[in-house]
Amino acid sequence: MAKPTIALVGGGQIGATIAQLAAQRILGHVVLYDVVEGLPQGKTLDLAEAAPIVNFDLRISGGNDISCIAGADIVVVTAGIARKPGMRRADLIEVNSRIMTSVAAGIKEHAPDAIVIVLSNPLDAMVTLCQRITGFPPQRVIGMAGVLDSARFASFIAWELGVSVRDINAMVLGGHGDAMVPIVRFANVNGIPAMDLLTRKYDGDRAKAQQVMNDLVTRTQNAGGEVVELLKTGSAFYSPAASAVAMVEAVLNDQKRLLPVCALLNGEFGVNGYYVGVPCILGARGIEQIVEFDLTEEEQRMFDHSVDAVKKLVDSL
Ligand SMILES: NC(=O)C1=CN([C@@H]2O[C@H](COP(=O)(O)OP(=O)(O)OC[C@H]3O[C@@H](n4cnc5c(N)ncnc54)[C@H](O)[C@@H]3O)[C@@H](O)[C@H]2O)C=CC1
Ligand SMILES: O=C([O-])CC(=O)C(=O)O
Repeated sequence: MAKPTIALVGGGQIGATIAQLAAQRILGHVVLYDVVEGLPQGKTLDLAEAAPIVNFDLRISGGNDISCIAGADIVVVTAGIARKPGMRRADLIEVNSRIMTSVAAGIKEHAPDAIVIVLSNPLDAMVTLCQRITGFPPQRVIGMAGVLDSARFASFIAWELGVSVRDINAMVLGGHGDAMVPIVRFANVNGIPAMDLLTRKYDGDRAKAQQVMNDLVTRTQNAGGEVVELLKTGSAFYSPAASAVAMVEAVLNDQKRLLPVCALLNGEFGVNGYYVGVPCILGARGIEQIVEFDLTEEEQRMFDHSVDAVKKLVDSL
């Protein structure tokens, strides 16, 4: 059976890492597009030459003309600039809107049936722009942020509790900004509430456990910035690439995974007409269902606050 084609629009840190992960997992043929002359060709030549060692029989190619993505089944967009220390994601909106406007038109023309996963920041605004310009059904234009934010929250909980990250469930909703909403109530270790385990760790002192959890929540909200401050020249890329690949795999293998992704809401969670991170079922048709559940009063207050930040950004487009 023919393998699908994965097109990566943007061949920088994240795009190239996605190419490597996708090839190693033999998810499909890979095509890398970037505006920098020689960069996508050089990176894909290098990657293709690893095939005899890693064992993948795939077509891996790169180009500087967006027509090279023609026929792609799935397109992942990371084109754009990344922030540097002292910047907010929102500061990227002007430059990245211009880039998104051009690449989204190219995707519409050359990959009209593709499912598109957007990573470029500020994420909630860039995925909105991408959907508006392509005019694709919102089920086929999806933002990646919640998978990453949730992985970070899960990592911090695992490190604090001294357990394997594999046993943690954690979910972060809302916009991809400092007001994102880690749902503490759902954080658990193979079903055991993380707060209960934290309380035991601190000898039954629930207030101390709450304070520690609040710190994990704050660290999660600032996790992107924490990496930016350390790297100084750009932002996180290993974990964002791994997150995007999990979404690509869910779509290409029709896995029906329930993942927090950035979806266009139509009344769900009280939001109308904005892209926000919520739990969705991801499968071959893209977002196959937005999964609603009741937020507590406090969660709803935090969610609304996060959505307000998204609205401000999107309304400035
Ligand atoms: N949604 C999320 O959770 C995350 C989003 N990001 C965002 O992802 C984006 C990419 O990050 P990195 O890969 O680290 O940046 P990078 O700077 O390494 O790569 C971006 C690439 O986009 C290319 N590019 C610029 N204009 C283009 C165009 N018109 N067409 C094609 N390619 C173009 C650049 O030449 C560059 O190679 C940034 O906006 C960053 O803020 C980063 C981490 C997580
Ligand atoms: O923080 C940034 O600029 C990149 C990003 O979105 C993240 O790592 O979450």
